[in-house]
Amino acid sequence: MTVSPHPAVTVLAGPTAVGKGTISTYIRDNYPQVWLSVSATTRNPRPGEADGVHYFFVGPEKFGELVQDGEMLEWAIVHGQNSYGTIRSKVEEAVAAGKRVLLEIDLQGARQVKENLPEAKFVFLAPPSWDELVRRLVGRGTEAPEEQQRRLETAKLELAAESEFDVTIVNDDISRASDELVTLMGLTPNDR
Ligand SMILES: Nc1nc2c(ncn2[C@@H]2O[C@H](COP(=O)(O)OP(=O)(O)O)[C@@H](O)[C@H]2O)c(=O)[nH]1
Ligand SMILES: Nc1ncnc2c1ncn2[C@@H]1O[C@H](COP(=O)(O)OP(=O)(O)O)[C@@H](O)[C@H]1O
Repeated sequence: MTVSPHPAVTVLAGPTAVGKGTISTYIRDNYPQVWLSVSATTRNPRPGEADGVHYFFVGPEKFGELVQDGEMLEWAIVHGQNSYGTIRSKVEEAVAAGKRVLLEIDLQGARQVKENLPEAKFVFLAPPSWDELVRRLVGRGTEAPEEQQRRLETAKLELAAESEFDVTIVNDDISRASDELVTLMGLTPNDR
């Protein structure tokens, strides 16, 4: 079997606070040629987040129905709190329309996509160093110190999964790392 160098679906995962959300936002704002998957989540919208743009915000009951009905390509409870999942039909429609699809999901989800869609490309987003990852997590200031410690423990496990991925991109600089990702997807960054 020949594997296409640029599969339709690319999965971006990496440890907490490495900058997955930041890179996704950068790509949403600068590369309209990338079809960024919008996940369903049970968490509440933050200020500035719009339903259907950043996430589909659903209640736990609706989320459970989507899982039960086999509508999720993958799903996971992230950081032991809320459920997040990729709606299969939306991805399939985008692929059928010839789009280059990007899924920004956690490691548990990436592993499920590998089971369900092995032809996808798996990209690991890595920090320049452990110390820089800690700086980003603490600097973001969105978690209390206890939760930060918990996430750093998880981050060690997540970093150990790098070898499961096809390629690593180091998030040293947001625009450089985003250009590298878009190029890997078979798109031209200059198109932005
Ligand atoms: N498995 C899975 N993880 C997701 C999905 N969407 C987002 N995530 C992950 O959920 C985590 C939390 O995302 P978010 O609530 O936006 O918060 P933040 O990353 O802490 O700012 C991140 O690690 C995302 O990669 C999804 O559809 N499936
Ligand atoms: N290339 C980078 N250089 C410096 N800081 C970054 C970079 N990418 C992201 N950050 C910062 O690191 C923190 C964590 O990024 P975030 O996107 O929330 O991570 P994740 O979604 O992976 O948990 C944020 O404060 C963000 O501004």
